[in-house]
Amino acid sequence: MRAVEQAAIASGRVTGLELMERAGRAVADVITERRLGTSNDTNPTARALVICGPGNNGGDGFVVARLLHIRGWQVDVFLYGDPDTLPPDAKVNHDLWSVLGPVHPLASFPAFCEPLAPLPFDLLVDAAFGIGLTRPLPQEFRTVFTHLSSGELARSCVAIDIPSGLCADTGTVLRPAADPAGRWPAAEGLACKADLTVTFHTAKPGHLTGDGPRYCGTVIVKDIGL
Ligand SMILES: NC(=O)C1=CN([C@@H]2O[C@H](COP(=O)(O)OP(=O)(O)OC[C@H]3O[C@@H](n4cnc5c(N)ncnc54)[C@H](OP(=O)(O)O)[C@@H]3O)[C@@H](O)[C@H]2O)[C@@H](O)CC1
Ligand SMILES: [K+]
Repeated sequence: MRAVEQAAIASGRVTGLELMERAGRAVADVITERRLGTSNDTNPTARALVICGPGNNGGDGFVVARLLHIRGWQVDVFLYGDPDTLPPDAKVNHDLWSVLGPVHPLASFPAFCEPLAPLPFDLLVDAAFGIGLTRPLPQEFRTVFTHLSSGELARSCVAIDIPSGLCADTGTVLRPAADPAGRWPAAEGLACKADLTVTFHTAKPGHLTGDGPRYCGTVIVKDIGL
């Protein structure tokens, strides 16, 4: 995917920023077309929680947040990482979102959740990590993804590109390693359990193998003109 994206950008046919906009729009369109999270017509102000990470997957998340807001959703955005070190295209979309609403640090999520009623969100958008995940999810994600798994957080969940926590190459939920001397076992892995995953250009091995099928839900492949 990186080679295909780089070739498209290097050819001058499209910019990385345009690809990010197409990716985010593809996800927002699936949400709208499938009426994700909005189970009936009496819920005109659906509420979405968008969890963004420190790379371009997070950038896609800021695009989705902006488009859902424009389409009438109430949107809360949390970021894992420092806004000032986002890659350039993700930073542009962070800044565009910031005109519309706040970006909360993910570390403040448990406190933010505390006064909320059960099932506070209609939809969770997982934009934490995509194909760039290189190690197990940080502990900051534990509250959000365990509340999601227990059904207390959101009616529905859509993952952008791949559920965060899954290795896109193998479909394995990345787990902290066991102690080589056998003093402690590998900790349980943490990943986002999605109802639907929107990926781009082609399915990745991780959607189809290992833990992938249990975490991805329905996989939708969207053409972004690569
Ligand atoms: N390129 C394009 O044109 C397009 C790309 N698109 C989108 O971009 C996604 C790929 O983006 P990406 O390459 O930036 O990777 P992404 O998954 O966002 O994360 C990388 C960041 O996470 C960090 N990190 C990793 N693991 C970590 C951990 N456990 N805990 C903490 N940090 C961790 C890692 O840091 P590092 O490993 O360097 O320390 C780095 O900062 C792709 O899936 C698709 O959604 C679309 O917009 C279409 C156009
Ligand atoms: K994701």
